[in-house]
Amino acid sequence: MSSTLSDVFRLHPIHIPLPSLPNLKSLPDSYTWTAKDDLLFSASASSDSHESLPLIDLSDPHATTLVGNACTTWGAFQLTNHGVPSRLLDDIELLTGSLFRLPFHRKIKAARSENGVSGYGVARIASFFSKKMWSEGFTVVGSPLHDFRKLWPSHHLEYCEIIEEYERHMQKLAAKLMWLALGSLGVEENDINWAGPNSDFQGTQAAIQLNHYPICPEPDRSMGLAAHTDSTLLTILYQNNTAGLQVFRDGMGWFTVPTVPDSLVVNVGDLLHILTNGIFPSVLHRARVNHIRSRFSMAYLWGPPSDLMISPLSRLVDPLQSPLYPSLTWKQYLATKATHFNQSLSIIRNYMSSVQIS
Ligand SMILES: C=C1C[C@]23C[C@@]1(O)CC[C@H]2[C@@]12CCC[C@@](C)(C(=O)O1)[C@H]2[C@@H]3C(=O)O
Ligand SMILES: O=C(O)CCC(=O)C(=O)O
Ligand SMILES: [Fe+2]
Repeated sequence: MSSTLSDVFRLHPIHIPLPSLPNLKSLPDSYTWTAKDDLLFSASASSDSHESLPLIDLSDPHATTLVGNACTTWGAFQLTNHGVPSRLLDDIELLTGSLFRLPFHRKIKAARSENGVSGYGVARIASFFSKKMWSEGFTVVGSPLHDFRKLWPSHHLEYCEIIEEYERHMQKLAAKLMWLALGSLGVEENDINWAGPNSDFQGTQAAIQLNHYPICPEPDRSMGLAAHTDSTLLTILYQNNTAGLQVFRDGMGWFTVPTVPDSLVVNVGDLLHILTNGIFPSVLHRARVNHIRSRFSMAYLWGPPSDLMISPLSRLVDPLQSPLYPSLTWKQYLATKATHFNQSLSIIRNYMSSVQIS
């Protein structure tokens, strides 16, 4: 599994400088963002908006409808009563804190290589922006054993166990959410043959992205993680008790996602947008920083087997129309994203209409 997702980046090497977060009282120009660097930089939702990201209790008898509505309108929601043990959320947060608190010379022992996927570094999207982001990250794809041994020579096994347990719970939750979300559209288990004999999506793949946003001297002029959609089916995010995640609603602007103890944020990713033939939007989101407390987030980025062809579900395509998107694999989509970033969906959609015209 790890080799296949990593293959994508072997073919798309990018040079991203490692984080060098300055310990300063004011923000250097290289970290100062304006609307020139990101068109939506200042598009905050009006403070009198009565809308907020849906908060869904997974044990609610109407969970299917609630999840379906949230995916159709926001492309995201917050989730409680999800069944992931609170102790495990504490453990993954402790692991993340312990990793980023290591001195820089230790962290770079596990630096992500230019054409690799796992390890320590800035987010891959950094290469699309001229300004630097106020964050550092660590990506886990496949076993973290090799990297963790370099970070914690005597404690790596405990940390590997936490990652494994976290992955197990997240995979199970992702599969459950996938059926709820698609079930709300009338999709049935036999519509997705790659869900496996038990319909539990065994064989799917994932990356875990750990993010750290240190205290920042001028948060209003800086950016923790720039606006992006995830290239996934679903992303499940745990944020510590410091807010910073914002989600975008077209025509409304940015909404800050409040911290709710033990809750998880679920994002629709680009592949679920494709699978639903555009019915669920993939949510544009970003992370802001603050000058009081540092922030950690832990994202589980879930996708299909990387060589499996994904195409809009025929049940969701109007029989009189063509699908909006062509079939493609996760690997192919990640390669498109590595070149075209936030334009990727419109590029493959336009490709589809040009093929239909010719
Ligand atoms: C599976 C993946 C999604 C991701 C690229 C990756 O191969 C591993 C890291 C992921 C991540 C996490 C932070 C935000 C993001 C946009 C990035 O730069 O790296 C996502 C990528 C994605 O969803 O496209
Ligand atoms: O830190 C956050 O809240 C967002 C992280 C994120 O979007 C990601 O890792 O893909
Ligand atoms: Fe994201």
